[in-house]
Amino acid sequence: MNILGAVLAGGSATRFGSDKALALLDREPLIDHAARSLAPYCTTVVIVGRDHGSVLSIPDLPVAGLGPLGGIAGALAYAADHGFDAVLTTACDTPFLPEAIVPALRQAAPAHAAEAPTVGLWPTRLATPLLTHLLSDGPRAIRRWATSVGATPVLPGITLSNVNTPEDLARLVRGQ
Ligand SMILES: Nc1nc2c(ncn2[C@@H]2O[C@H](COP(=O)(O)OP(=O)(O)OP(=O)(O)O)[C@@H](O)[C@H]2O)c(=O)[nH]1
Repeated sequence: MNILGAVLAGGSATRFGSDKALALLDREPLIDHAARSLAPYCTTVVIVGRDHGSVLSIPDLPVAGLGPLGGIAGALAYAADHGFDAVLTTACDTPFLPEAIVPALRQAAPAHAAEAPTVGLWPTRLATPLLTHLLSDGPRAIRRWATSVGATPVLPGITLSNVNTPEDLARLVRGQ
């Protein structure tokens, strides 16, 4: 399967208080950890919703600032235009993926991590005008859209390393 990896990175990090995508864990920005976590499963990895060095960046759809689903819509449109079968998404504040998650997503696709819908495997056929149209009314929750397209929440109870606050990052640094 030709999979596009997409790191959703257009958030404002209000709770973190500074640019959390660039916050360091083991001397490396969180966004680089996230991109690396996708790489083994993907032909290409892109960043959605911001520029990041030499990594290919693509825009949200239909416009920036509509939340993570706008990033998924942008990634799906790019995947459709470039012949990918599916998009594997994660968040720039999720530096690692548990080993079991991608096999579970592949088996159930369309599917997302039950605990974090930003981590999902979305077949390219979901790149419909309907999604863009839905978003043209403003931000929409990923979970509601995921349910409407028949996505399966996988591995309930598996916690993802999600950084929302400086305290979350401090816990990860301590290895907790
Ligand atoms: N591409 C894209 N990604 C987004 C957008 N909004 C949030 N994200 C990403 O989605 C993931 C989860 O975002 P949240 O933690 O809910 O939001 P946040 O803006 O990063 O942080 P808060 O302001 O504290 O809620 C993060 O990786 C964000 O960068 C958006 O509008 N576009």
